[in-house]
Amino acid sequence: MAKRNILKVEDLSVFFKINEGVVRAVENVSFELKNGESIGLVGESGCGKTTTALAIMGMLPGNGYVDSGKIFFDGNNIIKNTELEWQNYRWNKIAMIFQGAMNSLNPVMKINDQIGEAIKLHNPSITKEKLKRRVIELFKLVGLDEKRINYYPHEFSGGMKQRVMIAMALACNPNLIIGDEPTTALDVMVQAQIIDLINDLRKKLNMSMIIITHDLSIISEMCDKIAVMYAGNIVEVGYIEDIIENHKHPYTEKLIKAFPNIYGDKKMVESIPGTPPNLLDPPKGCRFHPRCHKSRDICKSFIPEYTVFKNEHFVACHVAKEGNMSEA
Ligand SMILES: Nc1ncnc2c1ncn2[C@@H]1O[C@H](COP(=O)(O)OP(=O)(O)OP(=O)(O)O)[C@@H](O)[C@H]1O
Repeated sequence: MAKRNILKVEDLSVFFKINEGVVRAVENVSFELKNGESIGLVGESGCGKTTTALAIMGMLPGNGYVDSGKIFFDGNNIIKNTELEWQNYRWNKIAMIFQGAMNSLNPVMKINDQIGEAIKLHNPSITKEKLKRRVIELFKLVGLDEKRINYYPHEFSGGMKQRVMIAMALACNPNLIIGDEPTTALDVMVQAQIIDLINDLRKKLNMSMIIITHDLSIISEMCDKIAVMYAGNIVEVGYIEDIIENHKHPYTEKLIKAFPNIYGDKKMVESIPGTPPNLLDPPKGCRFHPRCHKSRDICKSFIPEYTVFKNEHFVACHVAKEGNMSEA
């Protein structure tokens, strides 16, 4: 049976007002996620990954706003949510593990009380007995020893604290979890354990997931799909094997060459010349054209539309489109 979409982001544009003008942080972003699937948002710092996630959570900062577009969660356009609807939906349906959140655990509060608070927030009438049982259940789920339930955060290692953050995100049984750099700041061995844990939980709980990272190798271990973002746009999106082995966008090509471990052989890492544009005044046409080694005149003036390659593989690039037409 075909899986249904849990999330569909359609032409989403999110801007920020600042004194100097309007930051076009996310523009015309579209992607879909099926039930139980995992997608990685990847791209350089400032390309709009976290902003996309915050829009899906209904948690944009005060100067941020959705300029246009739709976000369907389970078929409902949540952009139109009232504050009360957001409250019922956030954490219950979609939860987020924030970047560096493990460092924000309250140092003078025991871990079980902190997880308990996350549960009580959405279930205030829960009995003490049920609350205790649920905390223990969550502890076990994320591989923590229940004997340590009364410990304080300083008695936990970085990896254990990140497990606590995952337990808190799972507290209300969400259908979708967003992890913003969920393994950054952990050493490589612990990073691998957390990746294994998240992968296991996803299968066990049939959860959908969005992983935000700079690191393509993490995405290849955790995700079914990749959305490559550049300067507020998704330039290429598709299933992982299509993107890694058959990418079409020059930016994806450069990004993959910056991560040699994707191929496993000893290739030199190549940096991408230039820097991403200022989103107060992004370049006309394709935003990547000033840095693109394949750029043509058309790229300077016209925004590329998505070309559909096979199997939900979409690419926004004039040059890739021409190549596709000449192959047809
Ligand atoms: N509150 C804000 N006010 C103004 N501009 C903002 C605000 N938040 C983010 N931005 C800008 O929006 C753009 C996208 O930022 P965002 O944090 O979404 O990028 P990112 O890809 O998640 O970056 P990183 O990988 O560094 O976390 C950037 O140009 C950033 O400076």
